[in-house]
Amino acid sequence: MVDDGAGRAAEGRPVSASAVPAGIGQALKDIRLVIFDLDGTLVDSVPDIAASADIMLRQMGLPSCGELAVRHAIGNGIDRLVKRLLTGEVAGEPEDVVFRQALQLFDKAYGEHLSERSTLYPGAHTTLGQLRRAGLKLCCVTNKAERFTLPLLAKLDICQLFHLVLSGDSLPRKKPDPMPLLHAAERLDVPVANSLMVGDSKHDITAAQRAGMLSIAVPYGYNHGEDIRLAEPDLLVQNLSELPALLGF
Ligand SMILES: O=C(O)COP(=O)(O)O
Ligand SMILES: [Mg+2]
Repeated sequence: MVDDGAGRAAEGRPVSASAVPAGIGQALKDIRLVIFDLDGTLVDSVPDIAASADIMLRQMGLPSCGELAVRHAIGNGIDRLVKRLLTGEVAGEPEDVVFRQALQLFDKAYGEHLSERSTLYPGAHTTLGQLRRAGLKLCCVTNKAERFTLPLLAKLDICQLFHLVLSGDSLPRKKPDPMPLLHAAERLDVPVANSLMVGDSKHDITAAQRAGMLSIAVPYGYNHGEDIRLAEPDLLVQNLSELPALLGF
């Protein structure tokens, strides 16, 4: 995390892209690896996840949950999402046999409805292309399970833009643990100090802070209904298309 004493650290709050503190501005110009979160940052995946959740809940004889509940439940991977939907609690633990059945039903439904209504956010495709052409290393680090991540990236035609894709089950630990971010930097041979995490959730920002990486947040995604600024990202952008200029391109 860059701590220049002029912006986030001194004020105790993040700054908007229109007022980038000098220290952060310079650090951004030295970035060589950009790690993107997927759900809520690059792609609005809630419509398909919510539809699949409703199919699962109906088959389990439970009431449907609706898109808002799903928006708030996303962020810690598929297993936790299903557990939250079954129990209505953030850290709820349903009976194992019930969970296993629900997970199987959700998997089938989401596998069949993975990319019917999921769309890239404005600026996502263009920005990835611009950064790639500028010579930056690009990585996607998501808590989504790999069996869904790879087909979704392919369907959205952005898979080929990443040098590396790490899903929630690719490594022993996922965000907010820094492990996937540190793994990406090491695999792509870029120092942590030259790496940046871009995400919509406190788990992305916390993972970056624990890894010692700079973080940029977007406010439009899924963060359990909380204001992402509370996670203290180094910077907030309204649209991914602001990134190339911030990175000096
Ligand atoms: O699957 C989730 O819970 C969240 O996925 P994300 O890490 O791409 O936001
Ligand atoms: Mg996300």
